[in-house]
Amino acid sequence: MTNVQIINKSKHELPGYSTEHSAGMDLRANIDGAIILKPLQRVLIPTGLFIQLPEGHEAQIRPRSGLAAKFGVTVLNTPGTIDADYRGEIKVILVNLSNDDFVINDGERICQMVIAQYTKANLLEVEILEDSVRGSGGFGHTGTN
Ligand SMILES: O=c1ccn([C@H]2C[C@H](O)[C@@H](COP(=O)(O)OP(=O)(O)OP(=O)(O)O)O2)c(=O)[nH]1
Ligand SMILES: [Mg+2]
Repeated sequence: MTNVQIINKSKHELPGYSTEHSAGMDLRANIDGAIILKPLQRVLIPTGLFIQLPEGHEAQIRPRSGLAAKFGVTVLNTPGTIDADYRGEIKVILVNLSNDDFVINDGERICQMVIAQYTKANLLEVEILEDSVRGSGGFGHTGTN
């Protein structure tokens, strides 16, 4: 468990984990009424939430699989990154990849937020990299089955 300070300026309750081992907590849209998202349209949805993460942590904004599978609605920049030094409102970029309009209602759970640790890299510039079995093979080079 990691302590994360949060200011809730939304009309809704604090987000929480739905089950004991849920990795993410669902975030709700904090909007007036509803927004209609047309096919291929994207929208920046406010949450009314402001967090302060401990150093070495990020919050990832990820899609909800139910919205993706049933309605073709996903987080465009997934995983969105909330930096530890960000003090602004968490906003969510949703896109409608279906052929039908999608209605986002105030209070609807639109994405999930996963708190994660990261490490920072100290880049060491060199001339040669160590050999490996894979070498420069990638992008399907091991086959498809
Ligand atoms: O889905 C997102 C992604 C980002 N942010 C906020 C928090 C994050 O710390 C900040 C910057 O995000 P990012 O680095 O992804 O965006 P950028 O386009 O590189 O903007 P900047 O130049 O401000 O870093 O925007 C959100 O509220 N929602
Ligand atoms: Mg950035």
